[in-house]
Amino acid sequence: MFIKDLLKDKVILVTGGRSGIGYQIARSCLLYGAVVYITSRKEEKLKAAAKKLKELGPCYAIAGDIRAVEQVQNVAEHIKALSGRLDILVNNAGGQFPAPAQDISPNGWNAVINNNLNGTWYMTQIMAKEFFIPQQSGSIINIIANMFRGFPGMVHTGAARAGVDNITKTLAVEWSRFNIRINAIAPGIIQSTGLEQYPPELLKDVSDRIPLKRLGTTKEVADLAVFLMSPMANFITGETIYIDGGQRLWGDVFEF
Ligand SMILES: CCCCCCC/C=C/C(=O)SCCNC(=O)CCNC(=O)[C@H](O)C(C)(C)COP(=O)(O)OP(=O)(O)OC[C@H]1O[C@@H](n2cnc3c(N)ncnc32)[C@H](O)[C@@H]1OP(=O)(O)O
Ligand SMILES: NC(=O)C1=CN([C@@H]2O[C@H](COP(=O)(O)OP(=O)(O)OC[C@H]3O[C@@H](n4cnc5c(N)ncnc54)[C@H](OP(=O)(O)O)[C@@H]3O)[C@@H](O)[C@H]2O)C=CC1
Repeated sequence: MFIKDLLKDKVILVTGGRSGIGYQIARSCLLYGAVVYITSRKEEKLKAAAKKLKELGPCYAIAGDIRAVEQVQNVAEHIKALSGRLDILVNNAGGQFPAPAQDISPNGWNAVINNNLNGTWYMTQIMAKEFFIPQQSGSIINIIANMFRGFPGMVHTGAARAGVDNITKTLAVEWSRFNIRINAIAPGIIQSTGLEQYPPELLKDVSDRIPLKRLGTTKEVADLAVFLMSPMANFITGETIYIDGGQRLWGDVFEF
């Protein structure tokens, strides 16, 4: 798709890189010549993913929960010790559960806000302070979700992702003085491991609600991430790109 050495020797951290979209982004980064770190909570699964990815290039696993500041700091310290720098951060880790808004417990609300808003923020701020600001250069990509028309059935994640969308715009301006670019990708419905938690009856016929009449692929999201982190996007910052087959613009919003 792109030239072979597009990301040669770039040091890249992909959160949630052990599965689905994050795994495919890590894979693509390696194919284009980068040194890749992946992080997630489940250490065994994370290590297994890194072992497979290592066949393509230098890939390291550092277990951690993005919701725990000290664990995020630990990820930064490991990267510093091994590579001495970080060029690109992909905030992909996240998730939620479908539930009617009136039934979400305070704990359930906080779990999703912590995962998708606070966790992304801790990662962003710590990696910027440890690497991007001192280096006077960096690129951040936030994977959010299609909440263009709200997110009926998942109000907690809609609120959290809207927060990250605004962080993206705010920091694009505030951190431009440090030569940091920050963009977001808002996937629609992507065929990936993440969909396994949704009831099959909900996923049935879902393609018909998408103008392009199919789900997206993890490869399509990864290609967009590679473009945004590459020099081809050097003048793009503060942007959220929807990759949803046109879903945000047409038809019913799915509802649980
Ligand atoms: C038509 C199809 C539509 C598809 C739309 C697709 C759009 C988006 C797709 C994706 O994002 S795919 C990727 C999804 N991947 C994941 O979601 C995986 C990660 N998810 C999680 O880890 C959880 O969802 C989580 C909530 C963030 C887990 O957090 P935590 O480990 O802290 O949870 P717990 O300690 O178990 O529970 C905390 C709290 O949350 C309540 N809760 C958790 N799961 C559910 C649930 N399924 N239903 C209702 N409530 C849930 C749990 O009960 C706890 O609250 P209390 O009971 O203590 O009050
Ligand atoms: N697939 C889709 O249709 C869509 C996905 N998205 C978003 O894209 C991202 C990737 O989704 P997808 O690949 O499909 O789903 P997955 O469930 O496969 O990926 C989620 C990844 O995040 C990691 N993760 C979750 N919570 C944490 C945490 N607190 N700390 C560290 N790592 C964590 C998980 O690993 P571990 O369990 O080991 O921690 C896992 O590797 C998610 O943010 C998702 O919400 C958005 C819109 C649509």
